[in-house]
Amino acid sequence: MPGTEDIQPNQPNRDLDAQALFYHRYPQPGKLEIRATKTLGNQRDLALAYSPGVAAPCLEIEKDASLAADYTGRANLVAVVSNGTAVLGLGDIGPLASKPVMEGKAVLFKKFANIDVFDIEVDAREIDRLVDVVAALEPTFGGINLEDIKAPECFEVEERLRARMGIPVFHDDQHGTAIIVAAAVRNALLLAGKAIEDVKIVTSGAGAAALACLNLLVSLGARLENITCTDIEGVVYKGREKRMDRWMEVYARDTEARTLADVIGGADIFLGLSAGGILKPELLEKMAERPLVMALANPTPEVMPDLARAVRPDAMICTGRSDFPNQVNNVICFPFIFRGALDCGATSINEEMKIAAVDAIAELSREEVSEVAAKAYGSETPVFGPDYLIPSPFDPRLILKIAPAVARAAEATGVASRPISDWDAYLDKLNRFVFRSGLIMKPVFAVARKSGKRIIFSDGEDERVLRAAQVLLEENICQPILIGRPSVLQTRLERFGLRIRPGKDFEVVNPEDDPRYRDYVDHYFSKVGRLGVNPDTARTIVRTNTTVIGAVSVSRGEADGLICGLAGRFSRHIRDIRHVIGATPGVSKISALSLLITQSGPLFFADSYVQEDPSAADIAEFTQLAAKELDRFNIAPKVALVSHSNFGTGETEDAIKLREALAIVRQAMPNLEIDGEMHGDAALSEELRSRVMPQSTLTGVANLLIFPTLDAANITMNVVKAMTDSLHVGPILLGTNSPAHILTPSATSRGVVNMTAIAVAEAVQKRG
Ligand SMILES: NC(=O)C1=CN([C@@H]2O[C@H](COP(=O)(O)OP(=O)(O)OC[C@H]3O[C@@H](n4cnc5c(N)ncnc54)[C@H](OP(=O)(O)O)[C@@H]3O)[C@@H](O)[C@H]2O)C=CC1
Ligand SMILES: CC(=O)C(=O)O
Ligand SMILES: [Mg+2]
Repeated sequence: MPGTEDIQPNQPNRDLDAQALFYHRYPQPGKLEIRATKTLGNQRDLALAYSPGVAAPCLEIEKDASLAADYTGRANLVAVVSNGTAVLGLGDIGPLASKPVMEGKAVLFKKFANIDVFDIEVDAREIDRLVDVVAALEPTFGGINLEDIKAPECFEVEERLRARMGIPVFHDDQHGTAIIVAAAVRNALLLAGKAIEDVKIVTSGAGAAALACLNLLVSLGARLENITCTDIEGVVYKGREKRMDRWMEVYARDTEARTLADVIGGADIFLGLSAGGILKPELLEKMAERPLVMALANPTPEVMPDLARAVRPDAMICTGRSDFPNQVNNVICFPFIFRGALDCGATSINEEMKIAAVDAIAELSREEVSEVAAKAYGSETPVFGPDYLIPSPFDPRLILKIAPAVARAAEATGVASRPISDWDAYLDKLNRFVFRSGLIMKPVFAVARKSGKRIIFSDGEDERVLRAAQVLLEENICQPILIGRPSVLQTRLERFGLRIRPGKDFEVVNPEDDPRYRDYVDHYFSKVGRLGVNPDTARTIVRTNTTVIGAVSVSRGEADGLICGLAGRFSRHIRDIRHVIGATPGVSKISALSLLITQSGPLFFADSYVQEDPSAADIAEFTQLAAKELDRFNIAPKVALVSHSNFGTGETEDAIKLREALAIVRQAMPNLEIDGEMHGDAALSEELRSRVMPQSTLTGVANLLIFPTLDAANITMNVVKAMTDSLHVGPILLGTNSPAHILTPSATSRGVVNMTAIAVAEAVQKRG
């Protein structure tokens, strides 16, 4: 995090600047490109996408304008429009120079809410011209986000466009900023024990952002007589003539005070939406107890947080930047408020929708922090308090809370032209966007939920397990049993701001002191006494190896499944699972299946973790187990045995092994759709298969790839994962006598939840 020695007002941070220039220039200029969502691979596609086929949707839309939402991308397309007259705190730098900011807003819309954006920089300073240009764009867009247009022109531009256009028009610097400021104010006042009706507010800036923030704070209870605005001319007072307009006039005070220094005494809130470095730290000394200092000018705040903190250790400090705590920036609002508005076809964004967004953001900050948000804040896990008044923009819960709240408010106030008919499906869709694992994991969670199964976690003290345990309890997926020292569990839960408590909400197995210790040693020794382990070693292992403790617990029937592996080597965990839990009767070897959730669908790989060089019989065995495992995800298996050889083009041992495995599987499961050996690309392309191996019985795209060796499977899986930015679920151990899974050390808490749900679903299937 930079300190003031790195970044001073008006002194550019040259290192960051150089990196930013490189970032914008390479590997291709700018931050955006347009991608087609439909294939255009042949003459037929051309006839559909373009002439003559395209005439059909045109004529449908001509008859019924609302069908544009069905046949074009309009309903998910927003224009980010600027004339470049108030670009961040850089001022009137013009429309062309504003383009990097507008491209940036487009990226944020896409990243945080999957909304497509065209950035539109307009060379139009005059209100009439700007309004005419934007109003004429209505056929293209589902919404208009006005950006960085200076006050007072921005007020009239927005007012007139809202009156003329039948789609949401939202000046982000006004309302996006006001919503997030209001949420931060609400939470800060809660911490300071102050009421909004009583607090004294002083602004630096009386432009677009500052006035909109004040308007919203007033509608939430702030009193006009408690508010003083200052700008480049000083205090906004009654009778002032220079640089006044009717929007500022609302806040003009009957006062003799003329400067910020004259009015900041006793202020509870400093709201800076003006320019970098204009607040002298010593002025903060005059503010009231536990003040809220919002230095929101970008890129350089009105006062750097460390300077402010040095003068006022009791202050709650916010900036607009991502490199300090409490980033009060409209990015926490605009993607999500538009998501909700577009999803219900809102014709405008009204006050009720804005208040719904304020409530959702403010409440979210007071809930425990998600793992993703914790990461966005660095190594410290934020807990609601002075340094965590509002969520990080990376908090995935923002879209889940704000968008539905906004859509509901739109419907309640009659501005939704396409009201959401199935709320469960809508929430599911948002969830899927956030957690790409959502859709495919759904059947697994459905089986797991409310089954009451007990799952034991070897890495109970790990933060990811603690976070997962809370989710598992909240979502009623299992009864977690955590192996760990109770005092450590308690301390960590408190540090991470989690609600669940050991002994009360979940059972604990304390490896240092558990009354069952002797029984566990006896049980373990009965399993490994003939595998080179003597009684003394067995005692030490049961005291120190939490995977063994978990496995013994499962083997004794005290837990229904085991989750381990966040620390230590895979080979050691699998050894312990083999020794204590063992393979299902009738299965000769345990194996592993990996699932990648790619943009184009799920793809399974076997054996990606366990058997180094399986025989044909081994491959046939894990192919059948894997194919049955796909049932758990409601996926009909299409199996390809993949090789360097395509139907006999190679005669290596591995190719022959796959051919033999195919014969065994076909005999055992005659109805399974399976073929091979074949190239990886042939497995994934029916078109290619039909050309080079027309006799193949496999149809469509294979979803389960079977490899001849561990290396081939694991290397391919990891390369595909990295190249397609896919989500890995697994490894899913196949053929264990009771559910047991070994997580990879890089697993997230979401990964822990997913693997636990799989273990629970397996336990339900095995034991009912
Ligand atoms: N964190 C966030 O989410 C957001 C931050 N901002 C930041 O707020 C600032 C203002 O943006 P916006 O309202 O859109 O722009 P406007 O141009 O509409 O308003 C700027 C205001 O700041 C005043 N001002 C400018 N320089 C000074 C100064 N040296 N001392 C005192 N007042 C000054 C202007 O006064 P005058 O008109 O008399 O020149 C005007 O009142 C920018 O720095 C911007 O980056 C804006 C939106 C969101
Ligand atoms: C954040 C933003 O919109 C601004 O600084 O203008
Ligand atoms: Mg802006």
